[in-house]
Amino acid sequence: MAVAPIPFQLPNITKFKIALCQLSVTSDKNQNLDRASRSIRFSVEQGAKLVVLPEMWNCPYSSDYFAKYAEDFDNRDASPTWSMLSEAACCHGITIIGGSLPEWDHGRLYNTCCIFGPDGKLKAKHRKIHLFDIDIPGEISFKESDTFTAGDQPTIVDTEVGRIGIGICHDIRFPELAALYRKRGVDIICYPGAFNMSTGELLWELVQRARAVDNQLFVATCSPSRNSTGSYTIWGHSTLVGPSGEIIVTSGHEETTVIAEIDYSNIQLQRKSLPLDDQKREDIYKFIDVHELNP
Ligand SMILES: NC(=O)CC(=O)C(=O)O
Repeated sequence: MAVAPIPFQLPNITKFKIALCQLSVTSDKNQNLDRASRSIRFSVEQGAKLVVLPEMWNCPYSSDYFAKYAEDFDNRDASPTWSMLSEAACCHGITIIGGSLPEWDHGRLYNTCCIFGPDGKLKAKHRKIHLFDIDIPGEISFKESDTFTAGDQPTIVDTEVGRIGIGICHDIRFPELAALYRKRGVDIICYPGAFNMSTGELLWELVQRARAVDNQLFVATCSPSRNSTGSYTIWGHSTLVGPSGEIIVTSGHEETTVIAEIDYSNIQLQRKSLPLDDQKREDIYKFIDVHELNP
């Protein structure tokens, strides 16, 4: 039997500012931490209550670097990135979606997003579920599964700024994950990401708007800025999309901090004018069998 979606409830906070920190990432980890810390401070000065960082921002997006830059989050004293994020969240009293970082756990590497609350405590951890393996001859070949182990849990976290679902980059291509979040009452899905020059132009904006409009919720993405040196050239264009698929704000490919206002009453409005939940025909979808369609 299909599980009924949780009806939309306006969170305590309806309007707030979100910041997308599109950071330039170098091979100098300390410099990356410093840049992130300054961008978070700037976001707070602009009034942001929710700050999102990019996929792989303390480490270049390259299989040669992931293991070298990885940190063990259970050993906090040896995890400068963890400490910086936790302190920043606590000292500014904000929620931080900590982009993604290479994480060591019992000899395995994960592509992991840590979410910190305004008390500086870890609220949740999302390990990238769908690893990015791609091979377009003559264009790009990249295999995350050579180095990373895939996560096996969706991540929904209740924060001061609403119920947030987390995905990391390639996770955005899988509508089932976003639909699950929608069913569980998520207000905004945050996807730290790092699309590249082969996938970015055609797909980056398209998939964000698709996830937002299908599920009538907010979608926020945050990418590193474009690097022109490494073998993997980042697309950039961090974006916030609203519940009717409209782009609220987007950036270019350069380093920048994007600030925008989120108004959750737009979810209510959109779902009232187009009540997709009431119109869904789960009774029909569940009876359609591949053999019936292709005898
Ligand atoms: N980092 C990624 O998962 C990249 C990706 O999905 C892409 O299309 O590029």
